[in-house]
Amino acid sequence: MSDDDVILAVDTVHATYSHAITALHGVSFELRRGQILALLGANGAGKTTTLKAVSNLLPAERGQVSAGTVRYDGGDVSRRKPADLVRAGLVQVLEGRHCFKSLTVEENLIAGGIGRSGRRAEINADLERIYGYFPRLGEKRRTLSGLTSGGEQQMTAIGRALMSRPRLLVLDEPSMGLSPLIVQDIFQTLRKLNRETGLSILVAEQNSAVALRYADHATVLENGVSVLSGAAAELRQREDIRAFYLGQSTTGQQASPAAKPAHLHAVA
Ligand SMILES: Nc1ncnc2c1ncn2[C@@H]1O[C@H](COP(=O)(O)OP(=O)(O)OP(=O)(O)O)[C@@H](O)[C@H]1O
Repeated sequence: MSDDDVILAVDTVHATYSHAITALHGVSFELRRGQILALLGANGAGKTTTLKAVSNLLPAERGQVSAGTVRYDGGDVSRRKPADLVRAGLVQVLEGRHCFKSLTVEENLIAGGIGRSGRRAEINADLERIYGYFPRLGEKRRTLSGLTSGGEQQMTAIGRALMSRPRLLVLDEPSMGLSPLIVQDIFQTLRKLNRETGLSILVAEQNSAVALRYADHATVLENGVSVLSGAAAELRQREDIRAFYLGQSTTGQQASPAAKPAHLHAVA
């Protein structure tokens, strides 16, 4: 794969909080332009920390990348402020669908466009484009976000990120606390955006079943280390891998297998 094909390269990243707690000790993966990569793993495996390393948001939480590199579009992200990364097209939707609850859905979306240059007509065109992808937001555009459902708030948070016209969209557990139908709706829309606009997407998910259905590739984290990377379609079919790393059997039940399966691709 040539470097030009890779929009994001995470290489042997180690990260700590308060110089004391090691959250990551060897996370590596590459995301190719125009693809969706799912970052999978159990609670506390290091997914959120990895995403914050990608967007250079760790220093804001007394965290730091202590070794390894993250390169976005070939450049080291640790040298750029998070706001510069947003302007360069790397936009993150944080865990927990942060919306301004006392603003309307549309005002929340417009807030996402602040800071970028753009005339009102251009902003209106972007709003319409987002309502095209998320019709429910169009219907609720005048409703206060605090009065919309969890799914609509997640859509608003994604829509707000889209107002910055990202080239790489980073999402932290978009499925959290939402019903299966809404989760499917959101992932279908992400897939559509990816296919129609070439948007690259990095999505951290505990819900590996849905993430593997919509992603091109997946990387599995275990205790702060990337232990496995492979094509999502391949991972989906490997019941041993799903059971061992993701706690799932093909029936979706929790499973506790005895033996560690052979790796698809060893990483790091
Ligand atoms: N701000 C912080 N300060 C100190 N330790 C932290 C902080 N944030 C996370 N950690 C620790 O880093 C490790 C990785 O956590 P992280 O949130 O990245 O995992 P995760 O896979 O995203 O889990 P979850 O699905 O629960 O969000 C955990 O041991 C966690 O306790």
